[in-house]
Amino acid sequence: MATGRTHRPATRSRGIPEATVARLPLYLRALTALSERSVPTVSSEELAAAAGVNSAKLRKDFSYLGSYGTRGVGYDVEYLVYQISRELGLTQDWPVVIVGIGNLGAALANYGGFASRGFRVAALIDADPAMAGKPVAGIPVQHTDELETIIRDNGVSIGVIATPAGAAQQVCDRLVAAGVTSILNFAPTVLTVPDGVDVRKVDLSIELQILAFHEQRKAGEEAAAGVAADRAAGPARSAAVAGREDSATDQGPDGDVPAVMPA
Ligand SMILES: NC(=O)c1ccc[n+]([C@@H]2O[C@H](COP(=O)([O-])OP(=O)(O)OC[C@H]3O[C@@H](n4cnc5c(N)ncnc54)[C@H](O)[C@@H]3O)[C@@H](O)[C@H]2O)c1
Repeated sequence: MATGRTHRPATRSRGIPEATVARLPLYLRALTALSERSVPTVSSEELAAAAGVNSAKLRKDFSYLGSYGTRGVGYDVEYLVYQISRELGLTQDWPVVIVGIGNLGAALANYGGFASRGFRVAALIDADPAMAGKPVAGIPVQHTDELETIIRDNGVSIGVIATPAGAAQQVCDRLVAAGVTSILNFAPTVLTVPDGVDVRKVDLSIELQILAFHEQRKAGEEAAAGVAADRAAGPARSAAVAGREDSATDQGPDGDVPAVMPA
């Protein structure tokens, strides 16, 4: 689900393109599902379909890892899980802190998917003194006064920001000054960070807006296809359709009002 950009060149120093890095978690998710079903090998086509990626792209991506599979057999699932996990840095434990323990921060703290992927929630931090000491997902919330000490003592390099937008930059600055070099930002604001700090932004409303754009386009295409089919059906039908198109209500056959009318 994660969207956004890291402040990095398109190709990482080890020669793996950023677009390939962005697809590695998709392969890993599909491979983990196969591994859980004890599937020993998988073809590039099967894995590409499971990951929702084109198979030629998958083979190219895996060539960056030095993984070419065996003709007629495919890829060894367990080995590929290991290779991708190693490439993504998931063979080590990553302590993360979540700052801003409101609705979203608490939901993130309760999400079991972090720990199972090697991300341990080391601390939950909030500015509200009334929350200090209260357990969320079994972890007592700590006050922002302790932020620097928490980061240092736990060797935290990844911070998650779930504060209101107005507080996010200041929280980000404190995290970075304390040694955090990767930030996952849920607040709807653009963060400014120094070189060497990666920021990824998650914004579900942006995802919904992109879906709305596609929905609108699909509706337009369907309506246009309907008109083209009507025209192809002959002059009498076209006249009937023209009458309908000119109607004041612009209603569809079921009495609904299409969001996008054909041009
Ligand atoms: N990215 C997404 O898809 C998405 C979805 C939902 C919410 N959000 C955003 O996430 C943020 C949190 O939303 P919410 O519904 O949990 O809000 P919320 O009001 O329930 O929680 C915000 C928490 O942040 C704390 N806080 C405020 N200033 C702080 C600071 N300086 N340091 C530490 N903690 C501080 C507050 O005490 C509160 O507990 C908002 O910015 C919201 O817009 C993003």
